[in-house]
Amino acid sequence: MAQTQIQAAREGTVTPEMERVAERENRDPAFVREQVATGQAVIPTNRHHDALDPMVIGREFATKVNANIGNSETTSDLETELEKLHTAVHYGADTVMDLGTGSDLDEIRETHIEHSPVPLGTVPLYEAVTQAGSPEDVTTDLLLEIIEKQAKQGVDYMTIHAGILAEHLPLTDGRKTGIVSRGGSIMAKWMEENGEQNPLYQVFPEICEIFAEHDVTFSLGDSLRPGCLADACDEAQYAELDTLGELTRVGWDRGVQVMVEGPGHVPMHKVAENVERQQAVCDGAPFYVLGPLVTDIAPGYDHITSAIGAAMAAEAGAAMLCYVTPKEHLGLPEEDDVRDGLAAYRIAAHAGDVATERPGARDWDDALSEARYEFDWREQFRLALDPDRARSYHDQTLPGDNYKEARFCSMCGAEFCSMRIDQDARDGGEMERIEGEERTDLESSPAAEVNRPPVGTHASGDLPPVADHAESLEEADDD
Ligand SMILES: C[C@H]1O[C@@H](n2cnc3c(N)ncnc32)[C@H](O)[C@@H]1O
Ligand SMILES: Cc1ncc(COP(=O)(O)O)c(N)n1
Ligand code: SF4
Ligand SMILES: [Zn+2]
Repeated sequence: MAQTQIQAAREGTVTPEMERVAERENRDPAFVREQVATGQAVIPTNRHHDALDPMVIGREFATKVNANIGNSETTSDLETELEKLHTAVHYGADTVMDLGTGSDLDEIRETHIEHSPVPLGTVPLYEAVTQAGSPEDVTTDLLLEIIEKQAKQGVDYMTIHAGILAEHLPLTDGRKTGIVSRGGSIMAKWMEENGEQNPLYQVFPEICEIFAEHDVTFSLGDSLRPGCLADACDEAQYAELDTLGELTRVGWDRGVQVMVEGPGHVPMHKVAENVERQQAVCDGAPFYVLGPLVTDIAPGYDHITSAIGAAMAAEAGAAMLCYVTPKEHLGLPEEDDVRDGLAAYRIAAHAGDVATERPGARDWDDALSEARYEFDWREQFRLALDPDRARSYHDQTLPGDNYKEARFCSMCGAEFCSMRIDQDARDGGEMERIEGEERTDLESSPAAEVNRPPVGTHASGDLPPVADHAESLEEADDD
């Protein structure tokens, strides 16, 4: 049987996938191999996902961003879902999860895998419930059957809610918002109704076998993540985390790659504690967090409340950030929400990489700042995270071509532009005498070399632009 990435890595083999991610991250392939071998990083790469451009998730690599898409019972359509996949890849999602629970799940999933250059994640439990009709009627056989079917379809990683145990349920009694994880609420209901232990926990070794065969990566679901600030870091959450640590080691023992999902809703002063605890309990397995939202008061703006927590989590060592869109808690996200969520999360991931002083991360900031100080508007737009937005906001007030040479914008106007005043003062010739030294020559600084079109580019390293991916998606769409 072919080896999983972690099995190959342990034997000392550098796989083509490891070579590729080393190139994308500008790292030594031997380092990638070592990180995968010890479970500190994962390369989600199902053997059947031919369109995949491999990527790596781990705290030693650039922080990654996941976008959730998928239909629901109330809103469902193949074309809409494909558009969301397209938008997600275009705006820089490093992985995409299809969390659909509506109709045509197989067709949508197969089409996504056929077209997607980024890893696709799913929660097979959702499909099991749509087939069984209700949580308590899901059987162990059905779960394994669906997990295997999705593995054969080419799903790269799956959320498995195996960490919530019967003995954890009483710990949620005093909570303000109970169990907010969809998968968690389903497993809890199943255990209450059937009076048995979590079936996913019981057949975890069988799931490992399927995963090892197709090289599916575990994303261990956090069924008891806090759904509000009041419930953050409670006994229930941390009891489940201990089980996730145990399952991490079972997965590793069976040759399967593992990452661990995290909260949720957590106030700022407890974000680092969450990351550090997961890293300790799960022996450094990559942490994949949903935000967290740092306050509960802003429905409609939860891409912001959560991007704040996500940036802090990234700084503290989280490996991948699962975006939250402005529609969180309110409705199913649409294409525009996917774009807004991704913008917020690419900012969070990049801010995290700057804060951890990842080599090269700040070059982008420096290049944009230099273009700004030089009043090179076109370059400033080109380097912007979202070039279309930067240009259109600027051109709202000063649309003409001549304003692309202007040494001011409409914020302060020509007379009060501080950067213009500052430069004119320096150019006045008195500065050198006052300071006794020459000012920095902008042209010669290394950041001026940065050449990275932001949107349509992965968040890390020297990558093929995602614009290429988006084009290949388009071509595939036209088939
Ligand atoms: C775990 C997280 O996944 C998100 N989520 C759940 N279902 C969908 C969907 N169909 N589309 C997009 N996001 C979804 C919610 O934001 C939830 O909080
Ligand atoms: C980061 C992340 N993404 C997706 C899920 C699955 O959702 P749910 O637990 O609500 O079923 C999760 N638990 N964590
Ligand atoms: S997002 Fe909406 S449907 Fe989902 S748990 Fe919250 S209220 Fe229920
Ligand atoms: Zn929430």
